[in-house]
Amino acid sequence: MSDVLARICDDKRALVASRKFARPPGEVEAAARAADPPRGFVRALREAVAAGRYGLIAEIKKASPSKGLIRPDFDPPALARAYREGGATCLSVLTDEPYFQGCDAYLVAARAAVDLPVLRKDFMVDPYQIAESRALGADCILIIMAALSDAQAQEIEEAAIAHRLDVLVEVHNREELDRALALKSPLLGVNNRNLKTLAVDLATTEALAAHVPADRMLVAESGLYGPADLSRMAAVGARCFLVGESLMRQEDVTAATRALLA
Ligand SMILES: O=P(O)(O)OC[C@@H](O)[C@@H](O)c1c[nH]c2ccccc12
Repeated sequence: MSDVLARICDDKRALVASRKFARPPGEVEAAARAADPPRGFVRALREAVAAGRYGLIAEIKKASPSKGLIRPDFDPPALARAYREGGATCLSVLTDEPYFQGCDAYLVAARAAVDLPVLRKDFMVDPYQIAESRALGADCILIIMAALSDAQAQEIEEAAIAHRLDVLVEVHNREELDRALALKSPLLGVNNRNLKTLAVDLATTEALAAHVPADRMLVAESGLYGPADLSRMAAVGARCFLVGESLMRQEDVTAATRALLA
């Protein structure tokens, strides 16, 4: 079986090397310090949950390795506004180009269109990408435990903290969860999609939820298609959700987001 995640991360390391050459780390660090201040990503989710609502991270995603092209008419600022209108708490924007047809400019444009905090959804393999994310305006970055050693995850998290970025730490099994708990971030995502095989199973969150300590915020990720799926995840304690494809496929994204949260 070909490991999709390993392939994506190999390509990402090559891309980062060329970006570092084109734009040296010192320059990116300076741009990060000059960027618009971070909007509290974790804070927004906490406030939604404290108010008795679900925290919804709504994803702007044009295509994916498992589904191919998801949304042909792709207008990130319009989608950002539609998500906000529909009641999303935060946005997630894919910036990976080769596998998700994303790009950095989509994040910049989506964030400029609304006041919501934004997650840069990409594959972080090098602290350089953290400064780069902040320079783009990102408010949160993703750490995928399956892609990193403990030392790499820690190094990337420290870079994020130094740049005042929040971190969504993503796991898919018990071993990754235990490793994730050595990190500082309060935001813990359980991806129902296995990034090595791309298979989706909501039982993943059900199996791991009980092992997430009370001081972490559980985010159920991927494969959520309607209110019944959210209820199923809520039954094991999830109050925050990361949803992409099912909303991206709807013509009226505002109505679909409202319906999902109803
Ligand atoms: O489109 P879905 O099935 O609603 O999933 C959204 C999000 O969870 C998914 O895009 C995702 C979760 N973790 C990732 C890591 C990399 C790329 C993508 C992802």
